[in-house]
Amino acid sequence: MTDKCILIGAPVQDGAGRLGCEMGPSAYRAAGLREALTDLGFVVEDRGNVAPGPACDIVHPNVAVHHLPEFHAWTRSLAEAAFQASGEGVPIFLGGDHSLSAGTIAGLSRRAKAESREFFVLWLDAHPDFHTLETTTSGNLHGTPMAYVTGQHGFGSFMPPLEAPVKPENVCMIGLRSVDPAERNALREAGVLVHDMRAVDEQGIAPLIRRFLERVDAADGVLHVSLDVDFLEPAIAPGVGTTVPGGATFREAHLVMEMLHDCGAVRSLDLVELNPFLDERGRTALLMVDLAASLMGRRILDRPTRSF
Ligand SMILES: NC(=[NH2+])NCCC[C@H](N)C(=O)O
Ligand SMILES: [Mn+2]
Ligand SMILES: [Mn+2]
Repeated sequence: MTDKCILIGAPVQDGAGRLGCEMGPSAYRAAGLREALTDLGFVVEDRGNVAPGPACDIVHPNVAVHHLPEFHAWTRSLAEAAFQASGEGVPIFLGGDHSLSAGTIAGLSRRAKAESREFFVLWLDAHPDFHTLETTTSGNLHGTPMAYVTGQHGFGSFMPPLEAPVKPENVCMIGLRSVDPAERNALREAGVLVHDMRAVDEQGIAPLIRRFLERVDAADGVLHVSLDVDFLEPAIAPGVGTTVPGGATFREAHLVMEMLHDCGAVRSLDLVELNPFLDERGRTALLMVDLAASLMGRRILDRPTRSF
């Protein structure tokens, strides 16, 4: 990893079913993200918040779909911001609902391709967000970014073209416990590596992560981590609009972050779905900052590096 972290606010909320994620970037700043990274020895540059690109008129025949022009506009500007920043340091995207990952991952994957590196995504979420514009029934576009970035059917004429679609087999999802029927089929057909909470319960989270990191390592790949607040157990992370009981515990979440740091392959991070309006005195924002710090190298005792 480089010694520079680049904070990029992505105050996107149109992809969610309720308002509030727009306040996410401010909450991370108030919770001390910059200070936590500075304490770890990083040079931190806060680039402020990204603005959406110019709006265009697009209408999809699925009448449930809402805010598609905004999704398009955010995806364009975030892809550009991600491509630029990933050439200069480790970008950390402060969300914003999960639709922002359509842009960040598109740009990061383009960067990896430009550097001839194999690109991997670790998706930590209660949901796979693998709907297409046709299959979503809620119409909330934060349920679609993973289908878009892996080049699933039907986005072509409605969304910016992808320069470097992500290989579905290079995506690992952990923490799933709310998967819609259409997503279940699509995930299987696409060949995404998925681990639901039952797998975590039966096998433990460390072996699941370790197996994936070994693949990333064998390919000398670069890894992007997309962390949705609802990956976590709602009792410890109430500040999110789509809580699902039975999420990752405090210890499991920190262990994943520590293992990610030790693997040395993480180049970028999305912190998504924080809704400060639903939070309790900032505790979810503070937990997300602590998890980001663990991923960036905060640890309890000294350990040898690259020991996943
Ligand atoms: N990023 C999220 N919180 N996604 C939740 C998606 C929930 C549901 N699958 C939907 O499409 O509406
Ligand atoms: Mn999500
Ligand atoms: Mn989710």
